[in-house]
Amino acid sequence: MAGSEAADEQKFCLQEVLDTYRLCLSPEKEVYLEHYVAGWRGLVKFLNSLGSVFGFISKDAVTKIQILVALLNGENGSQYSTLQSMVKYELDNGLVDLTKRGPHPDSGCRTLLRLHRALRWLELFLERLRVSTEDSKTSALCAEAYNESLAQHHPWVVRKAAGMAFLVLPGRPTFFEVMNVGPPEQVVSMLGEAVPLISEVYKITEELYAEHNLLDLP
Ligand SMILES: CCCCCCCCCCCCC/C=C/[C@@H](O)[C@H](COP(=O)(O)O)NC(=O)CCCCCCCCCCCCCCC
Repeated sequence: MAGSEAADEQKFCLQEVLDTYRLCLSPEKEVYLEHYVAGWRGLVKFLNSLGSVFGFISKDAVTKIQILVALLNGENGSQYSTLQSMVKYELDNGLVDLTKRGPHPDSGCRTLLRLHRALRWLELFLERLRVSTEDSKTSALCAEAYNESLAQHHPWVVRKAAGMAFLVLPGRPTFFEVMNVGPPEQVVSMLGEAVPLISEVYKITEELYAEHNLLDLP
């Protein structure tokens, strides 16, 4: 019994991720860190269910999630309730390495920036999946989305490794099945709900970071 419950807990479900993005924004359009992180947790589950080839990607995501969770649960956790409060708190207290790596290699701001860049990849990829046809290749959709976004922030070796991992992505039917939503039409319709939400969270974060000159944090 416990075993199957644990397995359920591991199982990815697109609905669950959609729900976390719904919860992400406050009425004043602030981004709640708790839900932002929960969204990534759900996505990592998906990645893990695709196999160990993606381990190096999910490992990096998990490390970053853990850094943020530790800040959220730490003694100054209340300062981390939203991205807006995190940015203010870390900048006001000199807790961010702004131009080169220094005493704060794991600031919330730089850690979240890495995930934020990956969120743009996700937005582009899910939108491509949404409008894809039965014979579309997920590996090609994924690579296009990556080249337009994250790749620009990655050195050659990482791009190479990512490109190789994309090649073994399952085809569209399996991919849709792993999402645990139901028939393809339902997946497409849920993607239609998810993409605008992700896109809004991305946009708000991008503007916040731009306003504070944080888009190139080392
Ligand atoms: C479904 C296919 C999944 C493909 C994932 C595409 C993203 C490829 C990213 C490759 C990252 C390689 C790992 C290393 C990254 C770091 O060097 C690099 C820089 O960090 P640093 O400044 O601390 O050194 N890190 C990053 O850019 C952060 C990467 C975070 C990637 C998270 C990816 C989660 C993917 C979730 C897939 C969900 C699919 C959803 C379908 C419903």
